[in-house]
Amino acid sequence: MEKIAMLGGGSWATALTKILSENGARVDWWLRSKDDVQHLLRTRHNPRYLSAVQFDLNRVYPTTDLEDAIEEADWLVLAVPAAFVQPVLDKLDRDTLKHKNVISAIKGMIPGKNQLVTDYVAERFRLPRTQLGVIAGPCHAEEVALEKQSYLTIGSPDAGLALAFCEMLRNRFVSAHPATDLDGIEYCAVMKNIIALTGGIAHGLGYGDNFLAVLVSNAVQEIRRFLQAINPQPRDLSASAYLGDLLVTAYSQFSRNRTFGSMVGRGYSVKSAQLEMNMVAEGYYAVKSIHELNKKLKVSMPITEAAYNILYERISPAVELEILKEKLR
Ligand SMILES: NC(=O)C1=CN([C@@H]2O[C@H](COP(=O)(O)OP(=O)(O)OC[C@H]3O[C@@H](n4cnc5c(N)ncnc54)[C@H](O)[C@@H]3O)[C@@H](O)[C@H]2O)C=CC1
Ligand SMILES: O=C(CO)COP(=O)(O)O
Repeated sequence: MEKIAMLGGGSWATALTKILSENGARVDWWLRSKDDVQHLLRTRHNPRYLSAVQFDLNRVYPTTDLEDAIEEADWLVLAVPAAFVQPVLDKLDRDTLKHKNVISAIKGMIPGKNQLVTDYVAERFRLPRTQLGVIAGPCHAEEVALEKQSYLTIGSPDAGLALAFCEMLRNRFVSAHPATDLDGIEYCAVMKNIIALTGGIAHGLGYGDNFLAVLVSNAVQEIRRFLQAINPQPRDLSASAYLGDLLVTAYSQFSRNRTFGSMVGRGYSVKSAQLEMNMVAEGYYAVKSIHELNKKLKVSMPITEAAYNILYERISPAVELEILKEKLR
């Protein structure tokens, strides 16, 4: 039996725990909240996210004890928002993860450090990149809960590791495929959130589908330029791990980043939009990280800069979108 430690109590951790445990793995599930763990043990449901999903407690072991959750696991799956990775993992001894594979399900960067999650894990725990992977692809937790057909890509420089994790995920409604472009996939997953957020702002301001289609087309070019500058290598951005993820986030009713952006476009402050959502829009933090990384790279990134000006320089969304409008083709 595969032994997995799942870190995070949010919707993605809940969806992944469902997939992995129903496929027969043992999942030691670390959640921050004692109340949520108690609720899970009593009712077999996560009270806060995807609460219709029922877990088999012979395979799923909820706990608030991080070291306990990790101790026996062969695989660690990180599914806390990027902002909490450091506070959570820095509690662990540097050797704790020595013989474990670490898979990041996170689509965000370590704030302040502006580092990919897998780069941070490799550095902090002195792990070779062949023990690391990412879960990517267009996949909303809500649709996993409804068992709708979904596709995931596991990116890792170790093809064997990627394939092994794909096999743990595949089921009646989940297809999973391996890929080797760990960095490209991880950066793209971060950047698509910025695009969805900006698309949401435009939507909140009253721009329509015609504009969104042009924004997304320009976004593909912006992402390509950035990836070429930060991690140049041949990659097919039309693959679902890149373009598919961008499309689902930009268009889906379930998108956190689009919803957050739409609130900002309608006049909510960042704080009030965050409070109302009860979910994390990674794009808000990603804008700052990518903006800071780009100070050195100097890639042309009009969409990211528009989002940065709105969210961090407090420039009016309407004014910034007027400027962006002139730059799109
Ligand atoms: N929800 C989805 O459909 C998908 C989410 N992801 C990624 O998964 C990651 C987790 O996002 P979601 O599960 O959507 O989160 P969420 O928005 O559903 O829930 C927020 C989570 O943040 C946790 N949290 C809040 N404060 C915390 C703290 N101080 N320390 C640790 N955790 C804290 C909450 O307990 C909760 O687990 C993100 O990087 C997201 O981009 C990736 C693919 C799909
Ligand atoms: O990355 C995701 C789905 O692939 C989730 O992010 P959003 O909720 O912003 O779409």
